[in-house]
This record gives sequence, C-alpha cells and structure tokens, in this order.
Amino acid sequence: MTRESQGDSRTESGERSEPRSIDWTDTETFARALDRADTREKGNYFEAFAEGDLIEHDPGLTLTQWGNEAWMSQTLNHDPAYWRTDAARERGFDEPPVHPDYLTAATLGITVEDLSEKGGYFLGRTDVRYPGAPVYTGTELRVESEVVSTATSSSRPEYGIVTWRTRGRDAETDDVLCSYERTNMIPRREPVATDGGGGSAAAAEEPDEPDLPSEFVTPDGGAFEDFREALERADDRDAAVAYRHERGRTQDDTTVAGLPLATLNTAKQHHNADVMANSPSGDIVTYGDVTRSTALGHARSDEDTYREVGFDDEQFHTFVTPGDTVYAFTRVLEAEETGRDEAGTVRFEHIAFNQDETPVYSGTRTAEIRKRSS
Ligand SMILES: CC(C)(COP(=O)(O)OP(=O)(O)OC[C@H]1O[C@@H](n2cnc3c(N)ncnc32)[C@H](O)[C@@H]1OP(=O)(O)O)[C@@H](O)C(=O)NCCC(=O)NCCSC(=O)C[C@H](O)C(=O)O
Repeated sequence: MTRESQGDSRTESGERSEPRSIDWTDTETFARALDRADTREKGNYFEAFAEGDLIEHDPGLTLTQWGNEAWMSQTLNHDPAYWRTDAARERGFDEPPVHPDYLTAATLGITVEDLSEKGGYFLGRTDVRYPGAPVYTGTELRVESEVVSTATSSSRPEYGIVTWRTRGRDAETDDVLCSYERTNMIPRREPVATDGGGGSAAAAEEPDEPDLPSEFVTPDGGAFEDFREALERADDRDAAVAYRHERGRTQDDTTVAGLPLATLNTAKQHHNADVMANSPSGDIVTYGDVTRSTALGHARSDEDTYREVGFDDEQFHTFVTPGDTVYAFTRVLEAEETGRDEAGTVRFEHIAFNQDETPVYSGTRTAEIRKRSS
C-alpha cells in the first residue's frame, strides 16, 4: 500500500513506488490537468528592467552562408557583391560578406528571449552602426544589451516602454560588429494607473500636417551623381527628390515565421498563430527587421549601393501580417562628396507601406553610393 493520497509515493516500508499512471489522452482529464498546472513562463515583464542593467544574452549564433542567403533572397536583397566573389572583390571585400540587414536581424534575434519574448511591440530603433571590418560567414556572434531607460506608457497602462543599447560582438575577437538603440513596449506584470492617455491629448494638439512639395523629382539613375543632380534640380523649387519602387513582397510563412526563427528570435508574434489570434493584430506579424530589410531591398535595387553606413529614427507604425505586401517609397535627403573616387555619401528616408498604401515603417539611412565614373 502506498501513501499517495497524502502526496507521498512511498510505500509504508519507505520505498518509492511508481507514480500512479494517468490517462493523459482522456481529453477531459487532460483539460483539467492543464487548468491546474502552472506554466513555466518565458521572457521578462517590464518590472524586470532597471536603467543601467547589463544583460549578456545566452544564445549565440554562427552567421552562416545559409542564413545570410536565405535572409537576402527572401527580402529581395540581391546585390551581387553579397552573392558573387568577383563582385565582392571588386567592392573591396575578400569574399561575399554577411549582409548588414542579416547581421542586424541576427543581433536583435538573439536578444529576444531576454528582452521582448513576453510580448509587446517593437516601436523603433536608432543609431544602427557597423563599427568593425566587413563580417564574413562563419563568424560567431555574442550579444549584450544595456538598459538605457524605462518609462511608463501614459496611453497603455498594461505596458511600459524600455530602451536598450545592444552590441553584437565577434565572439572570438570581441570586436563590436553591430550596435544600436532599440525601444519596445513591454507588458507589465501589474498594470499601473496612468493619466489616461497622453497620446490622445498630444494628438489633439498636433499641428496641421505640412503640405507636400508641388513636385517630386526622380533621379535619372542609381549612381551618386544621379542623386546629387536630382537634388540640384529640386533645389530652390517647391520640390523633393522622392519616388516609389515597383517591387512588392507578399508576406508568407517563410518571411513571417521562418526568417525570424532562423535568427533565434523567439517572439511569439512571429510564429504562434494560436496566441496571436487573440491579439490586436489577430494573426502572426512580420518581424520588424524583415519588413524594413524588404523595403530597403526594394530601394537598393534602384541604386548602386557601395557600402551601408547606418540607420536612424526607425519606427514601426502598424502591423504587417501574412498576405500583406511590403512596398517602398524613398526620399533623398542629401548627397555629400567625401573626396573618395569610388563613392559619395547619400542620406535617404525610406518608408515601407502595405497594399492599402498605409506606412508600416519609416527610417533614415546613410549609405555610400558608387560614383558613375568609378
Ligand atoms: C505599437 C502601436 C500599436 C502603438 O500605436 P499607437 O496606439 O498609435 O500609439 P503611439 O504611437 O502613441 O505610441 C504608443 C506609446 O509608445 C511611444 N512610442 C512610440 N514609438 C516610440 C519610439 N520609437 N520610441 C519611444 N517611444 C515610442 C509613444 O510615445 C507612446 O507613449 P505613451 O503616450 O506614453 O503611451 C503601433 O505603433 C503599432 O502597431 N506599431 C507596429 C509595431 C510592430 O509591428 N513592430 C514590428 C513587429 S513586432 C517585432 O518585430 C517584435 C520583435 O521580434 C521584438 O521582439 O522586438
């Protein structure tokens, strides 16, 4: 006889007995068991983050040729320098390097388990930079984040707003390969009382939207000189250098769930359709890095990119879900000579938008653009 009824599976002589067998396949029994069981939770609530905390992320990731090529092909980043050795060498690389968008997405993906797996929204990112030498496949990535700030959301009492500075390092040399500052809304364990929505009060005071310029100028080509000439044509007139890109990319299982999982991004938003059915989007949503990389891919296909320098003021305005199509619109802000023969520096503003012409992402980008003469 055992003493199981007292929660003890020992026999009266003190020996352990087998736990009582349970028929887990009986659906009623199993439903009662699930009701009674605690869930081993993943991720951290807002309350876990305090300014100055340093978090060393446990997951690491080897930047593989497969990961790089899957990312680039699916987001339409088809620049030959990242695909062909001769084109890579001509650009000054030893071999086709890791694409900066894949590097950025992998750096962020590794952080999700600690920073944002609990849910919430990826609001934006700035100061995305690549301080190291070109990165090649086979590099092992180690990532750390520091909490820059935490804030109460005045419009959403169930969330807080956290900003982190993240650095992705070469695990072998410790060199920083990618760094940025990112802001997410993170669910609170306990909602707080707020002023009931600073957002709407602020919206009421918003000034009128500025008028569009009367003319949009399109560059004749994709070389540095083409952007500079277009800016000169727009100068002193009520005009902007701005145009849309023809390509679109409809979101599917690969882009929505496959690409983030390949960067170890465990955010349920991208792969758990069951949970997301009861969320504001009603469905899984595209990883912000996939949305922006796709829009950037469209933009790069209409220019002679030489090197990426950095990205600022990135914001994600609304969800992208399976079946949505990601398009891109570009405005050219400035084109600067840097005294180099091969390339000049151009600053762009890129907007990703969906099939309903609703902006889903915006951000600025600085890139070196090849000169026609080089
Ligand atoms: C998130 C939204 C639903 C919010 O929309 P809306 O209701 O219109 O609110 P506000 O625009 O007023 O913003 C709410 C509060 O957040 C602050 N905010 C907004 N942007 C930033 C920013 N870049 N930096 C700092 N703070 C920001 C505002 O000031 C408001 O503050 P408060 O008034 O005090 O409350 C909507 O924007 C939305 O749906 N966005 C899309 C989100 C998205 O789809 N992201 C990408 C996919 S999710 C993802 O990739 C997850 C990723 O894997 C990960 O883990 O991070």
